[in-house]
Amino acid sequence: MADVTLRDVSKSFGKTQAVSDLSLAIPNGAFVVLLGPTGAGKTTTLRLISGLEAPDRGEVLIDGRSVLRETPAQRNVTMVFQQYSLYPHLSVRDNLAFPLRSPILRTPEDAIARKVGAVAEVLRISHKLDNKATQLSGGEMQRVSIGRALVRDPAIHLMDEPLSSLDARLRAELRIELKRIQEDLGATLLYVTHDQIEAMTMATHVGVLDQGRLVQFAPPREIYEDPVSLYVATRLGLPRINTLPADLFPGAPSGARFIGLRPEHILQGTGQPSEVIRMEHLGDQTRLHLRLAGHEIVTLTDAHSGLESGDRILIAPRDPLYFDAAGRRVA
Ligand SMILES: Nc1ncnc2c1ncn2[C@@H]1O[C@H](COP(=O)(O)OP(=O)(O)OP(=O)(O)O)[C@@H](O)[C@H]1O
Repeated sequence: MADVTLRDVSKSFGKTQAVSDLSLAIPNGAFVVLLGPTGAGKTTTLRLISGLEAPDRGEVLIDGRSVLRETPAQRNVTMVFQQYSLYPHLSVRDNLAFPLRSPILRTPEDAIARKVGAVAEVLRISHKLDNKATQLSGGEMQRVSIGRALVRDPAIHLMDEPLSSLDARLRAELRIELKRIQEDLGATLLYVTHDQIEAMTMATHVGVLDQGRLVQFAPPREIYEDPVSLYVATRLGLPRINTLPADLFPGAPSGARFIGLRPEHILQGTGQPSEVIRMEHLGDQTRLHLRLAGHEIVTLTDAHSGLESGDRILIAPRDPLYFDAAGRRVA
């Protein structure tokens, strides 16, 4: 495992600037999650590190060594994609062993067997080792593709939404396993996801990309609690942060145009009168949709609160975030 650094990296495709002056330092053993809407440059960043793309400008370093002249194989990175790509005619065992049998690595067969056995156990696919890849469920196939990365000891694992094609239960299971494996192995990961929970629970650091630029890089709690902009604030949190005119509540600092209120940051029973629009019972949480001066606000409440649409309740901000007209954080 290694640390990986991007220094002022830019990459465009025709007129599209996919990555723009991007500097990013991924410490050894870190689990870095890249967040950003579609087209923000996440996949391009992974491809620049792997060597599948060459930057127009800038430097890519692995353990301090410039790798721009190295092939993807020489860089010793793994990539896992959203869509698994297994060799259908090979067994699970041979699919897992495949990367270790590369002529560059020249791993002895007994070491391969040990490694494959250990990874299969961790991913709970030991009982399927002799099955053909085509005899697996989608979730099992994705486990095998993650396993093909984990059998190796690369500089960095690059993963592009590896869990997004799985159903919710399996995704939740694999998320926990992947985090545990990363901690156990001390592996370095750069991971792209649109999933809030994955970002919050797995990342040691989150990098937020906006049109190819890195706009904040920090631990996930800091991104959530102390975002530098409205754009960053809306990347994490479900339900999303409520964005309202700053003067809707008293106490806005000068220069504030918007107040950002996380759903759990709304006090009930004091403040401004609002109207209940509807309740959503989700099982583990109950969402309360309110209207205040024509603005819809989502907050959380007790499942047994007895509130009904049409009721009126008072609300006030707690720990609000303030932003200027350009969306920059002012307080
Ligand atoms: N090979 C390519 N040729 C032309 N344009 C490209 C190419 N690869 C990426 N782009 C463009 O570069 C921009 C960034 O793309 P990228 O795939 O890195 O975004 P992303 O953040 O990974 O998006 P998504 O979440 O949809 O995967 C997009 O506008 C995309 O259309």
